[in-house]
Amino acid sequence: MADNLKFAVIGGGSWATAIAKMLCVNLPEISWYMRNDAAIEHIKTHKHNPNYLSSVEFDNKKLKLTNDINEAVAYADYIIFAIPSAFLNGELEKLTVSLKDKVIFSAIKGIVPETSLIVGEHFHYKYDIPYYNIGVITGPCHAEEVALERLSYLTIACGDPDKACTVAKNLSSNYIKAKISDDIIGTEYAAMLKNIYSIAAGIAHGLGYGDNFQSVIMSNAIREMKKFIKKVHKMKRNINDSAYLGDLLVTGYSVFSRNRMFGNMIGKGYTVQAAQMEMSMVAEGYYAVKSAYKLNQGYGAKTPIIDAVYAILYEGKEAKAVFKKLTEELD
Ligand SMILES: NC(=O)c1ccc[n+]([C@@H]2O[C@H](COP(=O)([O-])OP(=O)(O)OC[C@H]3O[C@@H](n4cnc5c(N)ncnc54)[C@H](O)[C@@H]3O)[C@@H](O)[C@H]2O)c1
Repeated sequence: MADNLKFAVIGGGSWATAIAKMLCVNLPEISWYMRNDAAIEHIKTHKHNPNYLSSVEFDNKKLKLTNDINEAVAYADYIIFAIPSAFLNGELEKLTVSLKDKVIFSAIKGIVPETSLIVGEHFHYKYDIPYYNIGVITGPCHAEEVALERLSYLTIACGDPDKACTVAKNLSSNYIKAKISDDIIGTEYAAMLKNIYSIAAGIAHGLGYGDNFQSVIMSNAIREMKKFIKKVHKMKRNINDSAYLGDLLVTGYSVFSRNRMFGNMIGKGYTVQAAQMEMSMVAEGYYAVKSAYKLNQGYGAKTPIIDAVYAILYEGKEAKAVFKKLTEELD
């Protein structure tokens, strides 16, 4: 494993801030790109991101902050993307520096709306990055708990195990345990699908279903996820591992999950537009369900929860009636 590898973090939100914090434990310097000039100036002066995880204090000597994505990409050997999937394509269109020979890790959970691809596939097909230079960082892990240094587990997947180990080593600390996986496709699909199941959990809550039914949704969701991922990429995997089941549970049960919050509003009768306006951003599962539903037309896996969420969000079906039918299909 080569020493002195350089890392860049792309994004100025909560997860990017958490990743920058984790890397700074192990590295003498990182490049950190964010769009917001005021946030950059604030971090330089006050050592804290003013907008996200503002309790985290940075050692400024370690940060090469920039509002130019090209500067960050040119600097780094390893680039970690941590912006919401809805904005990834727009950010990548600013690139004039080549991604060739760069190792790209996605910490993003979702579908790129413009291409309907998961992030690894987007880099592979649109930017011609070979899979041995693409990796995924997945949870179960909330940025807020990283800020508090509460023990958290990460799974780092890459086609090249040495690169997975490099990233795992540089993210690890006394509060972060990072294990590696070779299931680069499955872990990314799991991260995308769990957002849909989290919307389903939210809709159920908004409709007035309780914890008993929530546990039925979650146990059906993990079986549905297993069937779906098996169709997309068949390999030996334990769906009960933290990267799949753990990530599903932390999102499905968390009151902080944006996808669950979005579902909750839909269950309470908000329109999609009204829920989006109230949250002032789009929950990633909203895009994910459209792609997952369409993909599954070809795969034919039995996915009643995905079908129900799709029917409500994209076919204008009434949530109450769709969930009544769903309750007959779950066990
Ligand atoms: N927050 C977490 O705990 C967590 C954990 C694991 C994975 N993730 C994933 O990380 C990704 C980022 O999530 P987050 O929680 O950091 O989001 P966030 O809401 O905290 O941050 C939003 C980020 O998007 C940027 N942004 C907003 N509008 C933009 C635009 N038009 N163009 C470009 N950038 C724009 C903001 O500057 C900011 O950097 C998501 O895919 C999420 O699923 C988050």
